[in-house]
Amino acid sequence: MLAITLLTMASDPLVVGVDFGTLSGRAVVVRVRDGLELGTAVHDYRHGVLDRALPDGRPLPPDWALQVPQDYVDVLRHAVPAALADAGVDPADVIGIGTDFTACTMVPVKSDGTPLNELPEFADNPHAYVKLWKHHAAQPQADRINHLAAQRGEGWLPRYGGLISSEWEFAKGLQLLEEAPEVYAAMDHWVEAADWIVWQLAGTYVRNACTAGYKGIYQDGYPSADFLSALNPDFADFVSDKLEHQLGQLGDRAGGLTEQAAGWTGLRPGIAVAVGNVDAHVTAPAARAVEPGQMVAIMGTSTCHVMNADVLADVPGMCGVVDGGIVPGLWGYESGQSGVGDIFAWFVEHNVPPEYHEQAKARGITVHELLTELAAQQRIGEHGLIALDWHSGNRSVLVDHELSGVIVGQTLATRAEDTYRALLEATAYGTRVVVDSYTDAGIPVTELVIAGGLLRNPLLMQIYADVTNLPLSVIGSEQGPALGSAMHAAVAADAYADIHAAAQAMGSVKRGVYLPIPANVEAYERMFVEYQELHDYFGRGANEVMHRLKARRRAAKGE
Ligand SMILES: Nc1ncnc2c1ncn2[C@@H]1O[C@H](COP(=O)(O)OP(=O)(O)O)[C@@H](O)[C@H]1O
Ligand SMILES: O=C(CO)[C@@H](O)[C@@H](O)COP(=O)(O)O
Repeated sequence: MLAITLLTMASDPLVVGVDFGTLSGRAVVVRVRDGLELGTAVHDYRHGVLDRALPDGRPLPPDWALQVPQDYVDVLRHAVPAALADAGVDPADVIGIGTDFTACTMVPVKSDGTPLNELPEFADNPHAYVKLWKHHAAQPQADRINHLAAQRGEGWLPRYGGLISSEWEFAKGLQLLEEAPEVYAAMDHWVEAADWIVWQLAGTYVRNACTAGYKGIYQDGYPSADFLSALNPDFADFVSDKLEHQLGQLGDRAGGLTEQAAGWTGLRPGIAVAVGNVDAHVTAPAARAVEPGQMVAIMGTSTCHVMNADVLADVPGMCGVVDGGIVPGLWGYESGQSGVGDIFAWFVEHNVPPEYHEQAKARGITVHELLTELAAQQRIGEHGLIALDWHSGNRSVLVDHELSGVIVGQTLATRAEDTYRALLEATAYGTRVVVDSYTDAGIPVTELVIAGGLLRNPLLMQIYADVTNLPLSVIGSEQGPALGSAMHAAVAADAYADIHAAAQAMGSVKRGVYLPIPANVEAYERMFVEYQELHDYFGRGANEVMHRLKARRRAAKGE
């Protein structure tokens, strides 16, 4: 601690980055000149993810996922001061704060930014709460948007891989209108949480170019009122009434820190607050992966794949392509898998017999680590299983959240470690489908750069290298998104001319940490053929059983 304090003494400028994840927010204090991370702190959201019931116990339907906006403010109040204390620095040396958020995570608000769930008349209405990125209950609306857009040949559709996700702003907005018109009518703005938090910090509402582009269908303009009215006449003014607002570019200064936010965080009022950003996209510069061909996979609860290119291409099933969506001057592409770590967590929590839990506890390791250790002893294909990684639906390339998980090949001899390994592999095949979709569209992926919590699993990493036949580089920081946000704060505070310069000085990556093993590549190539067959059979209409099962589940629950 003494050495660090001496190094940062006097006026060595610092920045703070805050990453708002699915379950918690993490703050990091970073030195501007070299990206050294001096202190960090995490604050768990008090209400976590509301996927079964509202705080008052009112049950929620399946596929819902809500959050409480005050939990985000609590991160500013607790994690930022704790990170400053952990760093042992003088808060007066902090020149800027930047944030990133999960997306598309939407807050319905009044004109002053008050979330509707905070109004007494709406506290018991689920539609007044934040709809988290993994709220998947707007698939019927997404289907209608896609059908109509394809029918009318809307020019923006190819920019979204041909399909708009139920996770994005329009599908969730239409669901809000159709299921809770009174909440929709009371809402003045439909705001990305990424921008809402900046609003709390700087007192100004600026819509960031990243979420506006990827999640808000903004491509030199929004979908027309004519299109919206054909979806539902009451939706015609959705853009002009609820969505459209001043845009800010990534790394721009949204405003100065307000007195109130200075009180929450312990930072100086007036310091630069960067325009909002997304967890995946800020991570690319943090990993110095901003060149065409370098695909960053941010692997945690879900996986986001982001990559820059100097050309515009139609990549089927991508989430979107946005000019300057990751860094200025390049086309930023995004794809994703809605469930990855979430699937492993589901398996560990609901499918692993008690003796594994007991053994892990006795050895002081997690069940994930125990299962990984056992699975690592197997040869490829030894478990006799193949799985589809769709337990949270499919974001890319099928863009269908009515799809569900499958495991083929189970017998009475199947053990927990077999299924765990099959699920790890399934997510790797899912990433391979994404990588192939880019290469087939003429923008080849030459390197996979991995960031996020799943880096902690070396077996998983080797499987990804073998399944994709790509060298895996690894981000240098354990908190890539928070570091990336801090870098955007440095740009917003004018410490660097642009994010490229900040990436050079503050980002870090270790190259070629996992290399494909030729024999494994060959073995996985054969397994991948099986995966693709199942993928297309269940995902492209040959067998609609998954859709029928979801419909039956809804009917049985009386929805
Ligand atoms: N050893 C492990 N191997 C594989 N997955 C793991 C392991 N330990 C935890 N996980 C998974 O990691 C996920 C959390 O990843 P993390 O990056 O910390 O979260 P987030 O995406 O919310 O930022 C959880 O879904 C959990 O199931
Ligand atoms: O979809 C995006 C970004 O576009 C993510 O925010 C979303 O998948 C959530 O990411 P995490 O799994 O919480 O890291």
